[in-house]
Amino acid sequence: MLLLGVELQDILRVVVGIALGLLTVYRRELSCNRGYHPDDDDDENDAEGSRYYGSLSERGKIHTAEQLSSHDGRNIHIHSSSRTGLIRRRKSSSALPNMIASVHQDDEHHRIHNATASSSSCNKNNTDATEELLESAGLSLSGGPFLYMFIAMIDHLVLTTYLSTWASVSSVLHRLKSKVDVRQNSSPPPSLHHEKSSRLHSESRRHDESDAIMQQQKHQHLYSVAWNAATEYFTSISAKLDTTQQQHPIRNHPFNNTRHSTNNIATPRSKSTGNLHNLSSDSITSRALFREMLAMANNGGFDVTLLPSDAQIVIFSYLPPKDILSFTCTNRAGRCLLDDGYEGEELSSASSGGLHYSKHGDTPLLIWKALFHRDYSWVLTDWKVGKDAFLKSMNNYLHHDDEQQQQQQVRHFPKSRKIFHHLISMVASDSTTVTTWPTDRMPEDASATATPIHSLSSMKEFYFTFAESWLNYTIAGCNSPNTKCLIGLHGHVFDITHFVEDHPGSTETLLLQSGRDATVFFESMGHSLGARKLALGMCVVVNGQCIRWDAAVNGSGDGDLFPRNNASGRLSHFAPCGLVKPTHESLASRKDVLGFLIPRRRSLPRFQGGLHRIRERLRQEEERDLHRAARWGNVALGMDGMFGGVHVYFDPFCGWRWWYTDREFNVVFVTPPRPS
Ligand code: HEM
Repeated sequence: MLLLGVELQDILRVVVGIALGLLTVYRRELSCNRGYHPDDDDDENDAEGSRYYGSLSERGKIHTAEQLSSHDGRNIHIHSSSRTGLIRRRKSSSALPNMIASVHQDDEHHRIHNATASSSSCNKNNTDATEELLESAGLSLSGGPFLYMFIAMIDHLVLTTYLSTWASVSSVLHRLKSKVDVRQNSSPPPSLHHEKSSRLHSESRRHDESDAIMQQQKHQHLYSVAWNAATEYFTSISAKLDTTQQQHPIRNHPFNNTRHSTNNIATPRSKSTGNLHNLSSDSITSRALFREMLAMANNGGFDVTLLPSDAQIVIFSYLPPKDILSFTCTNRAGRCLLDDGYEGEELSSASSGGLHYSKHGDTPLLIWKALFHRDYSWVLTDWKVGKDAFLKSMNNYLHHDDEQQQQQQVRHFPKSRKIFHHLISMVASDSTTVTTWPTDRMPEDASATATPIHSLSSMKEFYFTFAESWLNYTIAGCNSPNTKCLIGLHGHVFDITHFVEDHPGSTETLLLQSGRDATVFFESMGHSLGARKLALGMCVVVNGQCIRWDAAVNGSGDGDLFPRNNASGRLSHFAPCGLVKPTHESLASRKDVLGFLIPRRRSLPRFQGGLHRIRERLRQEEERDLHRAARWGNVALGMDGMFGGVHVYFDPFCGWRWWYTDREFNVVFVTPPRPS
């Protein structure tokens, strides 16, 4: 070690530094967890007891599970939907090429494989979760400090090794030289000898001094290394905040209808979401605003929580959800203001500096409602497929007659009625929907008495649950080449209606996977770059969370990827944290910007932002429902009764639903029977 120029003292310093760093991260993580797991005892009551509901799809038939199971009691091979989807994102390792030959068999194997694999992937998910969580909180603590520390240590090692080696080599050379000199003048006169020895003595003293100086320099270097590592890390964070270089896609605000052109830099996120580049968080406007607000919250002189409710809603609707979550973590008042599921106790006058942070009424709910309106609601109001899905939900709701379950919901989640009312009235009151909305089907005219049939604990929770489940929810059952055939890939939706027949990998293969997220299957086949380019032209909904913005911006040279051209006249603003309606021109012009929508090469599905807890909950529920659906399909339909298996999806308004394709290729939606 000494040879390498590192002393025990140095090592101790580094170890202490790392330990302190770890402690800091651990403490931040704890505070994050506290921020995101307000009430972990949310026993999920997904609505599984609805009996009957009408399908809005032309081809759709409606049966209750009980009805169907009584039709056919044969005990044949189980079919179940494969474990793909928005909710579970995992690399498939099954032998998919065999799938075409024995579709049902493999589908089931795949499901079972994934079900067993889920526990092993759990650990990884948990690791990702922490990172995800920290990242969501905007803390940028995904190992950043340690990377810098590591680089600094390497730097230190290399430099000190070089210095000490050089020093020892030069001193050895010097001593050799002096010995040679001494030998050459072996019998010098005494005066000369004395002169010589004193010169040697002074030289060796000089050497000792220079050694001491070098030692000192080494120590200083170590300090400067640590200092540089720390400053570099913090500079990188502040650089992120001050980013001013690149163009950001133009963004409109739903409240004031003004366009905000913002500049931006493409900052890759951490490894856990490697493909995800959420530039919205880095946009100057939102970042500056965010910093202002943090300063306000921290200096105590002026508090954003004291602003009028309207102003708060407007302010927060400029921010991406990630920043809002960060703000939630800053202090209790922030959390009180932004987390509508959090029943924060009032702060005492002493701890709040004389101010009473009373409950903020409906403001937190309205803030998340505004965010939902900004990021997601258009798919339910402006997009035909989404509209149909929403109407289907309302039908489910209307035909649900389990009063007990509804009462239970209200008892467990006192705010659920209000949330449901807000959601229904927001979507239903949209002009484009009203025209198609059957008046007799309006759930109690979206009045406040409408009671939800599945858990709606908070609007914030709904926001993130919708973000996770919208894809499988909206395109469920869209697997017909005659009417509509949609497929989900990497978080986006693709209309493959006119392509199915020409698919080189057979029509059946594609039909089997359509109507849901098929990323895992798509990637398992190792599609070529050409296939990925081809898919680009079929994209109908872009998920802003699952785009590589840097590829898009760098490749195209301009930020305005998807100009607003909404048919409804509504603002189709560029919403990097939500869903975007692309135009054919915008997609066609980006055909060569490879990798921004669909990764260039085989890759894991792209994650979108969101709370890990919600994702994990949905994953577990999906797994449970898949098992139940497979068992039910086996008993009720048998192997010949359906094509592909029973698929499940989460309806954000009504809970888990099932569907399958029968042998005549009609889509059948099934109300899951109540668990016994
Ligand atoms: C928009 C979606 C899709 C497009 C545009 C597409 C396009 C293509 C293309 C162009 C090929 C020829 C080989 C290549 O160039 O890679 C191909 C092959 C194939 N595709 Fe797809 N595909 C899509 C989705 C899917 C999905 C979801 C599956 C599900 C399993 C699938 C299964 C296959 C199979 C099995 C092959 C044959 C592979 C082979 O022969 O090696 N495709 N696809």
